[in-house]
Amino acid sequence: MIRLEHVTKKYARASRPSIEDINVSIDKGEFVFFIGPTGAGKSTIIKLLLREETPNKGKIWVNDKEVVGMRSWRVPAFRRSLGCVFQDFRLLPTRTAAENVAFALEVIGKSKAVARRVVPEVLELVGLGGKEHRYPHELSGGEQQRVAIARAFVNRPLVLLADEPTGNLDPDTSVEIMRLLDRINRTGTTIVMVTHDSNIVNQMRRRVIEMEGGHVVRDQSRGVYG
Ligand SMILES: Nc1ncnc2c1ncn2[C@@H]1O[C@H](COP(=O)(O)OP(=O)(O)OP(=O)(O)O)[C@@H](O)[C@H]1O
Repeated sequence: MIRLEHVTKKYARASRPSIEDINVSIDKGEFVFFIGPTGAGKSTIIKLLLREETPNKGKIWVNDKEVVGMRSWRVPAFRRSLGCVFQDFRLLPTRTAAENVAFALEVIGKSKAVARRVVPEVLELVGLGGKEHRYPHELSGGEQQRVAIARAFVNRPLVLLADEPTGNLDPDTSVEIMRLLDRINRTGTTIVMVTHDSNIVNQMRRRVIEMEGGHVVRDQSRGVYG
């Protein structure tokens, strides 16, 4: 499902590679945490998987597509086929919860009729039934992240990438968000999540890939934060 083969990335203005000779393979339906100290290269991996950055060396497959050599005109459609969730939610501030989710359907050409049917379903699924017409500033951080997850999941992506999705949330809200991601994972969606949250990693007991200085230093199934 996801594969990095001998991947090295050195940013143009950096003195050394942010990640070096990374080899990782993730199967369909896995839930994988990337952990490690700040600057270890975790977010760089997410950016490479999204093809926001390209590596200097190596090959990367996501959804069985090789993304390094992908033609640039194919990249927007490729990105839309993935679900993405970030620490800062990234909702459209002038659109309601329902409109934010509907937007993800609009950009892949789904009709308004489909949106009318699917958007309430997915907002209900994330526990936001009744708050469809609130704007992001009228929702708590946890609720905003639920909208972001609904938006990421509405197209039923095979892969969901999450870069510190609980980074701005309190511990209880973080647990709720993790329950939601766990449910999504159980539908068969592969989830790759970057986190600094040791409690979450220890509670979930899923695969843990630990990075340090651009290298994988541990890859453990049913791992703990360490
Ligand atoms: N655009 C860039 N240009 C130059 N260097 C960069 C760039 N983006 C990241 N880096 C460097 O690459 C290294 C890895 O960064 P990355 O953001 O992947 O780390 P991280 O493990 O996600 O850290 P954090 O936990 O703080 O988010 C760092 O040394 C960082 O300074």
